[in-house]
Amino acid sequence: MNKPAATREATYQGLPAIELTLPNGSAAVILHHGAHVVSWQAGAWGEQLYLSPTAVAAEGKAVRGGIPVIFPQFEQRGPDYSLPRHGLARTRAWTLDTHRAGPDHALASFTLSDTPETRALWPHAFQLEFTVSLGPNRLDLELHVTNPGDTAWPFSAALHTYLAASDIGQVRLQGLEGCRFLDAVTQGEYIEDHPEKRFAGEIDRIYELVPRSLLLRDGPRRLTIESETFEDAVLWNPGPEKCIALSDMPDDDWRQMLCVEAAQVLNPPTLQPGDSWTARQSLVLPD
Ligand SMILES: O=P(O)(O)OC[C@H]1O[C@@H](O)[C@H](O)[C@@H](O)[C@@H]1O
Repeated sequence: MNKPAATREATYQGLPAIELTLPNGSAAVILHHGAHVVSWQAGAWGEQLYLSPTAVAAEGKAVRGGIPVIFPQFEQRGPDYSLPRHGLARTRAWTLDTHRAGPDHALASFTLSDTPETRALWPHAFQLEFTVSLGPNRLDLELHVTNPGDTAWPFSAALHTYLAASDIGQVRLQGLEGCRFLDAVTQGEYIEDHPEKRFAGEIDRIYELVPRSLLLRDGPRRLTIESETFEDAVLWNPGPEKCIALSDMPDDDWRQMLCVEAAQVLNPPTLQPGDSWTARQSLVLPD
């Protein structure tokens, strides 16, 4: 008989983590550090996320791979330009709030609030809740942002999902045709004209107002990438030259990954005192 769905406290590189497991063999591992998903094994489909074998998980550092949570600045695009690149959530220890399993799902929820240290970087009161829910062939990620303070603040956010690729040359991505995008490599602005995108090297683009569902094909694998509230999608691969320059990624591993990030970057929302904002990304494989 298969083991029932379960949650189990574990460690990863000496840091606290939680493991979610399901009867069909699906599993996910989430670090308290960054509330960072470092692995998603989807039943018979196997590992779906890229995690660099040379990634370093430590307080104050960002893990290369998995699913970094980006808040309240994306890259160095503001709205507060003084913040560290990609903000302050991915490099901090979050609090494991809840974890539980049902017959065929398991979830864990983490929280992060402002501290004197975060207020020295960004002078605002905030509460983040990040919930990871594992289903037999899906992973649902929800980011809930609250402003508990008495002044409004603008923010950006993203789930910087590193998807594993059998080989980047085999990957196709459908759903972006007709969307405007900003290309950080050429600094240009364009409209996507490919119904099915292919990848050959470096890409760093923010697509605006994307459809709620994209489809990634990689050989027989069909991964649906759904999003809610997040208006943008970021595609990122460092390509061969920039990958060599990354100290926490093997030189050739750009071939093994593609970031398809659910993001709110081009139109940063402003959160009024007492208000909340909730956004989701779901990764879904066929049964
Ligand atoms: O090296 P980092 O800080 O994790 O960032 C990785 C990449 O993240 C992407 O989201 C950005 O669009 C890229 O410009 C950036 O290089």
